[in-house]
Amino acid sequence: MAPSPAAVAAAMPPAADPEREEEAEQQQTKWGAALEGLVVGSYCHDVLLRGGRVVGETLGGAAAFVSNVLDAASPPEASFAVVSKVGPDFAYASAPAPARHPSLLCPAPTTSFHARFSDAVASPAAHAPDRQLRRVHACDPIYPDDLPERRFAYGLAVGVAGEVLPETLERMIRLCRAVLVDAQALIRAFDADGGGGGAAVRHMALEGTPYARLLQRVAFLKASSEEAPYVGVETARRRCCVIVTEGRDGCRLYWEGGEARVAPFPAVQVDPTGAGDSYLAGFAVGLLWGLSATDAALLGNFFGAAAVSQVGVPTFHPKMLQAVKQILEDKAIQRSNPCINGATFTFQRSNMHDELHASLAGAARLMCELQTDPATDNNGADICSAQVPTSPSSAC
Ligand SMILES: Nc1ncnc2c1ncn2[C@@H]1O[C@H](COP(=O)(O)OP(=O)(O)O)[C@@H](O)[C@H]1O
Ligand SMILES: O=P([O-])([O-])O[C@@H]1[C@@H](O)[C@H](O)[C@@H](O)[C@H](O)[C@@H]1O
Repeated sequence: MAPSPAAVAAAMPPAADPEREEEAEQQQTKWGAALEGLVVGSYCHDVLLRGGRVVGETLGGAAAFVSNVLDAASPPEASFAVVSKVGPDFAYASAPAPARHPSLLCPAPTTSFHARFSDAVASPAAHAPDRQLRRVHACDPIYPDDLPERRFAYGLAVGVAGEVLPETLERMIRLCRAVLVDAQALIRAFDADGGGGGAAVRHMALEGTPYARLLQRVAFLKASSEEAPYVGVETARRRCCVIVTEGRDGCRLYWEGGEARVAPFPAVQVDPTGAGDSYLAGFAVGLLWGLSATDAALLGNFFGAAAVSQVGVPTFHPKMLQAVKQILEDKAIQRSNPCINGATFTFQRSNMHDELHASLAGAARLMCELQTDPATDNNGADICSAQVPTSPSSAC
């Protein structure tokens, strides 16, 4: 895929800061060719409630969903390290993601959330708020000194409970060639207990936080449509590429001078938890395979759809993964010089965007079929909404 000159966007992250430019130059050689990533954010316990009743207890935390997708779909030469903190009560140390990428152990209890899903029939709006979150426990923050002392091709800042401190994000920016950030790591505030147990999660304006000044050194900032007003898309897009996810409507990308809408994939939703996290990891996977940002967003949409199809951290069927990897092998691209490890990103869709969507839609259909195959145990009803689940044949 040879993007037209018009399709090649400005250098990312912007090199307006001379100190940063010099630092980047010095470090260029140290990054080398290795495609190692750094995922920063803690695993947590998720309790899913509906109508006052517990309907699920699962491993959670963006780091768990992200690791799951990166492990499944990164190109073979790519690897990553996870910096996460949990307490002695952590219940999922032997689950696949934490077993492969263990956490730092703290005396404080593991971060935990209660997610309350409405008992009303689900809203017809694709991106209406679907849950009320309360943070019940918060483990220790992740400090700059907790990060490994080496360079990474890319970093993912994926906190859920305020654990990625501003100084930790700053250190990530210094260590990583390109940093991708989930807005939920930056704009969550936790209101003291007003009854109901734990602290209600609300959002604050990004501009008023200490993270705002770091945005121009971030490559991509992802926000859900609920979070987008707090991010301030028009201001933020002048500093980095902003991605807004829109639930079952897919997503939009905004960069300085352009924007794109990227179509979704069908899914039978059983639990929306982890869609945004899996989206961000899918997007990173797309960049690792050498896709432009708008094409990589297809991988984001694909893994977002895969996440909502199962309760908790999804298990991907090997046949589905094989199909996705085959598509990426066939279509992608300049792996010897992947965008994520270079100085620039291409934002616009390539001329094979629609073809890539069609191929991935085939893999999404396979996922739906496998999900409803009685031989697999993934054919559950939607535990988090009173909406009658769309039948696989009509959704997929
Ligand atoms: N019901 C769905 N059907 C298909 N894809 C979905 C669905 N819900 C989410 N996704 C995918 O996951 C992405 C992230 O979901 P979204 O709900 O916007 O994020 P969050 O989990 O942060 O609220 C969407 O952009 C979309 O690609
Ligand atoms: O659903 P999503 O927005 O992608 O991400 C979720 C977080 O918002 C939530 O705090 C956490 O408990 C979940 O495990 C998951 O990480």
